[in-house]
Amino acid sequence: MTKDEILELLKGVKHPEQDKDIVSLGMVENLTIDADTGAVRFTMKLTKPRDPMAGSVRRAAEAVLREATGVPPVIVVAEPLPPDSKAAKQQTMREKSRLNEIGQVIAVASGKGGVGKSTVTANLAVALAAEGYKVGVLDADIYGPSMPKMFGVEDYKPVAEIAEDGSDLEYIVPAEAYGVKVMSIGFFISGSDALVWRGPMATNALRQLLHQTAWGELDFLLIDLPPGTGDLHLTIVSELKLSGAVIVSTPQEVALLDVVRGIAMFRNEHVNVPIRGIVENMAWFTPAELPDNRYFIFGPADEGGRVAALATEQGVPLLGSIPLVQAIAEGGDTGKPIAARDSLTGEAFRTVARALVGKL
Ligand SMILES: Nc1ncnc2c1ncn2[C@@H]1O[C@H](COP(=O)(O)OP(=O)(O)OP(=O)(O)O)[C@@H](O)[C@H]1O
Repeated sequence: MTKDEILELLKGVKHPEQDKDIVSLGMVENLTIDADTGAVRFTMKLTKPRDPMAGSVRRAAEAVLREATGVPPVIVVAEPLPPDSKAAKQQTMREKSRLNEIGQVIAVASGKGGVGKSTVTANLAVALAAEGYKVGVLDADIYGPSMPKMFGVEDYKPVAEIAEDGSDLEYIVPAEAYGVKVMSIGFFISGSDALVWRGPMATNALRQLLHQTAWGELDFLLIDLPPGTGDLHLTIVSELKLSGAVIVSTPQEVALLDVVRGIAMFRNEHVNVPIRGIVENMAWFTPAELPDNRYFIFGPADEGGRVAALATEQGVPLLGSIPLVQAIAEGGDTGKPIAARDSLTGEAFRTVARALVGKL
């Protein structure tokens, strides 16, 4: 029998817990066939330490191979690398080096929830892609991952691929929509699970998504952070090696207070991430039937408005102002970001994108 035929056979052996076959799970390594006896030999690499299923999966593989070849196979069970081993560290270094293919890693943050941080992230990404840049989005909002919905890729099931660089490492293939590569913690967890995540668990998962996604070459990777400025954020932003941050705020006074906190977090000596600018969202309301009217419902517009004043006070550029319009909310709900459309509002996001590029 050939190696391919053996692999085909092994695809019939499932890991019951993960509901996938052992070949797709990458558990079959160093497969050889003894030229004299025809005995198959391979290493069964476990996907997690002390896997309770290991014994039954190995026996199932043995049975299949013995039946097909007539000789008992040799299956060596290998535990995954302990996290602090030298080999594991080398693997981490190789993973890190792949991030060199990413030009700018920009976190999009907000002090307060609900100000439109995710909406701005999605549209900014689409606008940057429309400007000809290679863009990825990492949805790190563990409290409410919304990128799958905003990009219309909720049904996407992430798959793994082997790196082409000969390292034999596996990477997760991101979803792709509107020219943007999208990876979300939402592809892996259901909404209610996210809430119980504690700091280290969330940070580990995010680190893995950042390093093990097959981003390829990117000019920009935007990270949609969870709202707030707590300990979790401090850990995330100091772990992720950001090249800059963008802060989103509405002109409401309660939101502005939190912006000051957000700016202080990025400027913290342990974090030290440059703030590339503030985006004012929901700057004014414009009804669809009166496109020339502006109603400043969240704050007055005198002297350029509160967000502009705060930006000047903090020494941070204002990248642009986005109005509150129904089409933006609809775009988010239907998975069709408005920045992909040739509209006035789409242009507002493209202006923000150009301003951001100008600051880098
Ligand atoms: N400029 C806008 N015009 C109209 N609707 C908007 C605008 N910005 C955001 N929204 C809507 O407001 C709601 C909240 O937006 P979004 O989810 O982007 O906020 P967020 O700051 O990311 O929230 P959180 O971080 O708390 O999850 C969404 O329903 C979105 O469609």
